[in-house]
Amino acid sequence: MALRAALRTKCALSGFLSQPSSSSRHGRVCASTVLAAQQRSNSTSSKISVDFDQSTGVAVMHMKSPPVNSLSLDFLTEFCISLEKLEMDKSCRGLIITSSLPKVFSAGLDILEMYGKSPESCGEFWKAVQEMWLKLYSSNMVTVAAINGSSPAGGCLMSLTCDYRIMVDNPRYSIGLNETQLGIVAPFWFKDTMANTVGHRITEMALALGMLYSPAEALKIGLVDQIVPEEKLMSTAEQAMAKWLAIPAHARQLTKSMMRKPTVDRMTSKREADVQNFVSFITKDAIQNSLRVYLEMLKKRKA
Ligand SMILES: CCCCCCCC/C=C\C/C=C/C(=O)SCCNC(=O)CCNC(=O)[C@H](O)C(C)(C)COP(=O)(O)OP(=O)(O)OC[C@H]1O[C@@H](n2cnc3c(N)ncnc32)[C@H](O)[C@@H]1OP(=O)(O)O
Repeated sequence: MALRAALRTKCALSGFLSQPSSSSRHGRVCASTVLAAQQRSNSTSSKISVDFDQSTGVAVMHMKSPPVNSLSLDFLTEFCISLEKLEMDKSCRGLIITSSLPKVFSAGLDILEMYGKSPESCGEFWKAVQEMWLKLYSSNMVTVAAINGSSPAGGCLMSLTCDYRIMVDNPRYSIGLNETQLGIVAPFWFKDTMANTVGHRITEMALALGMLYSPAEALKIGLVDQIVPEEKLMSTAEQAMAKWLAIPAHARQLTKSMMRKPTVDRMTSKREADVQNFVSFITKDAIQNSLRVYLEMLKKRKA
């Protein structure tokens, strides 16, 4: 509810996909300049910026929340607002999600939202995570993840909700659902999303061992669809997008729904119980202790 209220308030306050301002009142301008301006629009919030090209119907969402694009409540709220607005704009048919930060696509859920927080805060946070997943996994747009850095846990989940994943081929980057390494358990809908992509057995091993894969390994098991050099990432994403957009929209959307609806329905039917499970699990002393140890390990690794 809090997320919905925040969405309503923010939507009312901010003008998204702001209308391109015509510079014609300032004198004569080149027609192509005006056309280009009319075809592109930009929206920026503190953690997300969106470039929308009306001539292609494709928006690029840049995650820009240093240091690691962790999915905090604020981040998720902004993300969902951006997504909802694009979804409502009938001229927007495709979305590419990428990171503006070097080396990191997204570090996954913000651990600080789960550590030392009240049950109420944890519950609100979890609802926002559910909302992000639901919106992305059931989006009518073609969604492409352009993964230009590491993408553990919730970052991997975000990528998995997209229709197509392209990752930069840099062995320093990794991707996977590594929750067990933090002493926590990937919820059933994280697991379902991965199993729908790479199959049951690979998911079983990957989740149990908290596996993080290099781009080449991720390609091998089908966790990503393509790996490319960094400089080719966006052009490859645009090419993939064009291929998906060439399919008649209704046929593609119905197919996506047919493939994903059982997973979406399973989650939505258990949504409340899932929040309760998360809150009671994450606030346990033993789990809090595991998160503390993991946070300390992250800090030590840095030192
Ligand atoms: C019985 C069933 C019940 C079901 C209950 C369900 C429970 C399930 C609950 C939750 C699911 C959880 C999903 C998640 O997504 S958990 C998050 C997992 N993420 C990670 O493990 C990634 C950790 N981070 C890294 O590995 C690295 O930071 C990196 C590879 C992403 C980037 O490396 P680098 O560029 O070297 O940056 P630093 O490591 O130096 O980090 C900079 C800074 O950022 C902090 N930080 C990193 N990741 C996170 C994060 N996820 N949340 C919060 N903060 C993060 C890091 O600590 C540094 O902080 P600083 O020292 O203060 O600068």
